[in-house]
Amino acid sequence: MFISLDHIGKDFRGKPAALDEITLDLPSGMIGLLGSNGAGKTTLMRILCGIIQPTRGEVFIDGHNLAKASVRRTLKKTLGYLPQDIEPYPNLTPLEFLDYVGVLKGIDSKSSRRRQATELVSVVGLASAKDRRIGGFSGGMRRRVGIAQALMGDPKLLIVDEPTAGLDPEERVRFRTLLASLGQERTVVLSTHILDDVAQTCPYVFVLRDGHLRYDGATSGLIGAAKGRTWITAEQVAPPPERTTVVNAITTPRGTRYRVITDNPPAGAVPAEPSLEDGYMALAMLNEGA
Ligand SMILES: Nc1ncnc2c1ncn2[C@@H]1O[C@H](COP(=O)(O)OP(=O)(O)OP(=O)(O)O)[C@@H](O)[C@H]1O
Repeated sequence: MFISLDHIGKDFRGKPAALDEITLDLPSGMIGLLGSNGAGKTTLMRILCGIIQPTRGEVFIDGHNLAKASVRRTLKKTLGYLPQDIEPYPNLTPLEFLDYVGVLKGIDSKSSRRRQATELVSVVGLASAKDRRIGGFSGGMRRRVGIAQALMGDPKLLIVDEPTAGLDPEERVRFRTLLASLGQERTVVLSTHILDDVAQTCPYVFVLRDGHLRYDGATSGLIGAAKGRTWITAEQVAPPPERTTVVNAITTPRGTRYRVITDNPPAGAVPAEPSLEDGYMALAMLNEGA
């Protein structure tokens, strides 16, 4: 599936543009979507899903303009969306809930819905709980029901908003492994604040900031933004040195070591191999002209 955004803008009344001049071609596979709170990620995902319309610009899915209602109707069948705040009905079992979602997605045959639902509870690791009520599930299990509902109809495009927020580390790793396997056969847009999830699963990433596109390209390229700029200060330095962006601080009995992004390393600092978090912070620093 080929997705192209052409000069997308979105205004909400009385506010600065939530999105402005977003022009982007999405490759297939796993794509990370990063950005601070209010950057416009959810707005962009809702536009991609055809839930809301952009104020300016156009979205093309396989060359078809999403502004047309007929294209949005077709998209609904090939799209899976896992919103941030999904709460599957607590009184239903996963199979019942997936059957209901199948009806909403226009899968008319009951046997086809049943077959897909049964397959999907297995894919997301809920086979042994398929006849239990969702109300008794843990947060991680509910997320898995959420991803299963997004996969009803075998969508070619899967859009997931903060899917691992609030999960314990083990469940998070399981969940992102599941997403990565899904990304082998389809386009998956993963919006998250957890940079490690993107670093581990997404070869491609784009970054929004205040509604503007600040980066799109290889994840390794974003990490590269911090190359030669990532330093670990000597232990005695406190407070953090000036003209640096602090990524983290480790305090020991002898003092604090800061991991910083800077073009002017303080005396005694040693260079460090950058991570995606460093690249993301370096991009923010470059954008601010720090
Ligand atoms: N329905 C709406 N009505 C008015 N303003 C909105 C609406 N939806 C989003 N906005 C505004 O658009 C901007 C972008 O919001 P959006 O939810 O897309 O950001 P986000 O990157 O998803 O943030 P977060 O990481 O906090 O979820 C914000 O200023 C927000 O207040």
